[in-house]
Amino acid sequence: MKINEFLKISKFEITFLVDMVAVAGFLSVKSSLNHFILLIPLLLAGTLASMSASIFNNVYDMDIDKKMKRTSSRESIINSKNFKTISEISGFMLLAALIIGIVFINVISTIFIFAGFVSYVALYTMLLKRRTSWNIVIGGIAGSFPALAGSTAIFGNITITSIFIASLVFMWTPTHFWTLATNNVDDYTAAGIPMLPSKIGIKRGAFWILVNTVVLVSLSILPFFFREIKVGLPYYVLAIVLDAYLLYSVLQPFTHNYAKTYFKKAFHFSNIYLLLLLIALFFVNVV
Ligand code: HEM
Ligand SMILES: CC(C)=CCC/C(C)=C/CC/C(C)=C/COP(=O)(O)OP(=O)(O)O
Repeated sequence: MKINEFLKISKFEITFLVDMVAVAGFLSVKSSLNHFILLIPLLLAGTLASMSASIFNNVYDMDIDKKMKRTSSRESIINSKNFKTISEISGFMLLAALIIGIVFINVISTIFIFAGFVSYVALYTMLLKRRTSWNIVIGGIAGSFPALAGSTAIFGNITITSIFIASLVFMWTPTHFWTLATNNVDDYTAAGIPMLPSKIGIKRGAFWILVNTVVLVSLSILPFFFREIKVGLPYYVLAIVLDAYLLYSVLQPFTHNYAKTYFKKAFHFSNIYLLLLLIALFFVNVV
């Protein structure tokens, strides 16, 4: 297997943003520079666990991935000939992540890393994805655990800001995914996966994307009213700008006859939205 194929099946772009969630959680805790060394094992363990979870997700979903245009190319990388070996490698990656966590970070942070793995692989992929349109709403908690893993890495305690970051990612997930899924309704229908836009149609799906985004934006401005949520000046400025553009993005389909291109643009912006908000949160104790 080539390195680019390994990065593809381990969903490296997703892992990168998941790692940024963990870093934002880590920096939400007031600490000193000598604690920053803990970022190394945190990112190593989080990356290994996230990539392992993604590989297990791809192994488990081989049957449906071949039915969807967006994922059918994965069959050339993961298939009936090599999935056992790939699963073993993925299992060792998870084991390495947990050992690194226990030895170099602490038990509570490692538990949250493992919770992220279990919620993605067992809760979302195996239990919910094929059964209910709530799959990504409940399964979205997988993306929240990295914030808690990051915030407990130093002193083992969760901060109100890390709970805020975890909640932000949780509420961001439906907007992030339903915009993508709207672009692939035929795929999910062909694969028999009950993603919301495939079940209720693109127009009603667009409405629920808007509703979720209004809730996400309302959550994102809480720090303006509750100073206990420590965010820093960059966040205050960026949140207003990014929220405005995210709302604009999810409103576009309504005024452009629900053309799929506008859902695709909203999906791509949803990743930029979260990345920039997380980077702003890195400066929580600086500005
Ligand atoms: C249950 C929750 C989630 C679901 C169902 C979901 C679903 C997806 C899907 C289907 C893709 C397209 C992948 C591809 O076509 O290769 C994607 C891309 C992506 N997701 Fe999510 N996602 C979830 C949570 C997250 C989380 C928690 C993060 C990070 C914090 C994240 C970050 C990304 C990124 C960065 C991409 C890549 C976008 C690109 O390739 O341009 N996702 N997601
Ligand atoms: C700490 C830790 C390990 C956290 C895990 C967080 C994590 C990797 C969340 C991402 C969830 C995700 C991308 C689901 C998409 O799967 P899908 O099956 O819907 O996507 P696909 O159809 O492209 O395979």
